[in-house]
Amino acid sequence: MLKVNSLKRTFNQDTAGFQNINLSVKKGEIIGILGTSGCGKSTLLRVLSGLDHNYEGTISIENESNDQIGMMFQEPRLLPWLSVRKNISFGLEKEKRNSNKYKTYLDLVGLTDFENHYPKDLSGGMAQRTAIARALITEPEILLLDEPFSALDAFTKMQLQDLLLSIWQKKKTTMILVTHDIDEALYLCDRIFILKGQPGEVYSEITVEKEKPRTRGGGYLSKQKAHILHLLNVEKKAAGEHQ
Ligand SMILES: Nc1ncnc2c1ncn2[C@@H]1O[C@H](COP(=O)(O)OP(=O)(O)OP(=O)(O)O)[C@@H](O)[C@H]1O
Repeated sequence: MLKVNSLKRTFNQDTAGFQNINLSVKKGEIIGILGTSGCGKSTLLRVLSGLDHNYEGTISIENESNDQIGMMFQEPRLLPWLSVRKNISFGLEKEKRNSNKYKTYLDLVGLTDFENHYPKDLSGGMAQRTAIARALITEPEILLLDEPFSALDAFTKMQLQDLLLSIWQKKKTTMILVTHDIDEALYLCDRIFILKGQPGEVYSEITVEKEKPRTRGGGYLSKQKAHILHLLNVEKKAAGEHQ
């Protein structure tokens, strides 16, 4: 459903960004993009979302149209002067904003009792729930998520990962999730692409065979985590520091 060939986006005479990216994403898959800081993950999502057109290579999306893509960021980016209900409806085209469609999505993210609250009265988790509903109300084919839970505390983060999973189970939305968090990638994703370098390139692709929902910290995920840490050279660096 999404195919990316030889994708490249660099800045200032070939510094940073990413290059040589080839991806093929199937309908309903959750794909993880994992990598160290500065390897071009956010830049890749910006290009895939259509926010940045200055790239080389090709991107082809089935039913090609940018309203088929939803995007969610690390911070909820809500409009402070609009209620939860209006922030969610804001995802829709102007003429559709007065419909009752928001109710389905309010319910989906568990905020039915908060529709008239304003962003200043929401916890971080509730604000991100609102952002999830706003991103999904257009029923995008692909949801792009740029570290959506990284600013949340550990418990809220796990709750929202479970919420995302339950939404995926109901809607089977294709998702591409950029994250620093190996546990998050292993808990949610079907395949994980590890990016390395500056400009970033795909260093490795990991298929997570376990059916979802998965057991956090279970034997299979722990083994995969050790493997990913090894690929990212994290163990070596940590050991080196103690020498
Ligand atoms: N508009 C821009 N102009 C110049 N350089 C940029 C621009 N956007 C990003 N970069 C550079 O591209 C590199 C990749 O940035 P990007 O934010 O995509 O990385 P990232 O992997 O998402 O990092 P992090 O995990 O820290 O968010 C960085 O070195 C950054 O400075």
